[in-house]
Amino acid sequence: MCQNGKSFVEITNEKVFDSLPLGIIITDQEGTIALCNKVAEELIGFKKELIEGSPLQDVIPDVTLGNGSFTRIRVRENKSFDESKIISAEVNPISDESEILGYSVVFNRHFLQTEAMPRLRSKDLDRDSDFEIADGAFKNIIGSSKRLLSALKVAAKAAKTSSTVLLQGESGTGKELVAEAIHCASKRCDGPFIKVNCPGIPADLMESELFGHEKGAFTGAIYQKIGKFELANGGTIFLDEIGELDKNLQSKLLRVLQEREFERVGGNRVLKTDVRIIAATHRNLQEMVSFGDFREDLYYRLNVVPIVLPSLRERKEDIPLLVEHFLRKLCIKLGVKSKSITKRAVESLYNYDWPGNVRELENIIERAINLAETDVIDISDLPQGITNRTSETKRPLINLEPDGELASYDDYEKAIIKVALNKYKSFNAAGKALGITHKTVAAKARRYGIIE
Ligand SMILES: Nc1ncnc2c1ncn2[C@@H]1O[C@H](COP(=O)(O)OP(=O)(O)OP(=O)(O)O)[C@@H](O)[C@H]1O
Repeated sequence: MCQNGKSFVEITNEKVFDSLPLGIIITDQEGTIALCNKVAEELIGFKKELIEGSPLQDVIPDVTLGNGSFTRIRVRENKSFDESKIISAEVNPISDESEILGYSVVFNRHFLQTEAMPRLRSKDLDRDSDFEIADGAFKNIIGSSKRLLSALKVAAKAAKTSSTVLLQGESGTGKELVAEAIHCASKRCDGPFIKVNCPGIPADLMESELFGHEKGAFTGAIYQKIGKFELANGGTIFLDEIGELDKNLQSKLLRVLQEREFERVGGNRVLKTDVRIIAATHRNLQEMVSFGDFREDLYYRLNVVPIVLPSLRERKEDIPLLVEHFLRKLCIKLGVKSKSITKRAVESLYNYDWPGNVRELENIIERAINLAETDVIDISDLPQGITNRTSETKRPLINLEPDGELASYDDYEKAIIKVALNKYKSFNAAGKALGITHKTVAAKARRYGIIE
């Protein structure tokens, strides 16, 4: 017996779990979180009341439930990802003789890796008095082109408010990166940043994913589930590819935007949420509205601060900076000696069109680091599609032969708008020739960077 009359066993049950210097999460067989101790709470940044009952994958997205499997978790330090830390979590089954009863996830405070992000060069920046993009959260967004900087300026201003932001841009242009930066530069930085990948979740599960469900709400709802809007309370929710959200859910989302309240599926309690919403899309939502595929009222609610991220082909001058950045970052990540790149290899990267934008460039640099047999990356380490392009004679974009290679729809549209504007010199005349309004011509010309 201890002095206060409690047995040692009672103290163990109540306190030891929380006082261990390790982060521990215990799940059931399905991976639903049953217990979470204090260190785990601190490291992952969620209160245990919020995550107990949620699938482990909602909290640690890349986790695999396995025997001794390791997962890397990114832990945000201070107010930016400038010094984001990676820790490792080990997942092990908890079993009695014959069956798995659940899983333990154990992680410690020892950081495996610090990912220091190189600074945007301040000499490249054109600064406004209240605009300090080189500081804090935006530091890991690389580029000094006018187009990128003007988009980041709006993002930095938006970070000072709680307004809803709509990020538009092709896939791989950095929409998620900018969303994270806005969150990290905002007052909500200490709160959670929750991402929802709209097309990645089947339509019939989406409502419970967003708003949660009560136990027994539908067949298979054996636990209460906390939805992403509840998890994001006090922080930011990032709705990626919002254009893919089905019409029924568009109405429910509109209610959250207007009233900041919702109900769990199968529940009748109205829950309030305090979240900043950042939505992103590679689609033209305005056009979707005109076709009746996206609710107009929701579009206006989302489009409070619109930010268009330029494609990489519209800011090719950033390619050398990005190449340098990825070489440094990826050599560290892959644990190889630092490598450089020849001028002609950079030139061929410059001449390529980058349909996959920065993501494609990052992948190509990673591939080249893996393939290069020396410390210097050259043209031979780049994919043929990129190096061929350099010497290729200009071929017509529209090749409607059955075996002809097709370009993306956006490429065709851009080419058509460009030809029409060159020929007719006015939005009105170009619009008449193409059978669209002068406003559409102007919007598309701006979107494709044909005009400022
Ligand atoms: N300006 C940038 N500086 C450094 N890295 C960048 C930049 N833009 C994008 N990246 C990197 O490119 C990859 C793709 O970026 P991200 O996922 O943010 O793009 P996205 O527009 O959200 O793409 P998708 O629409 O396909 O989800 C990420 O690894 C990101 O870190």
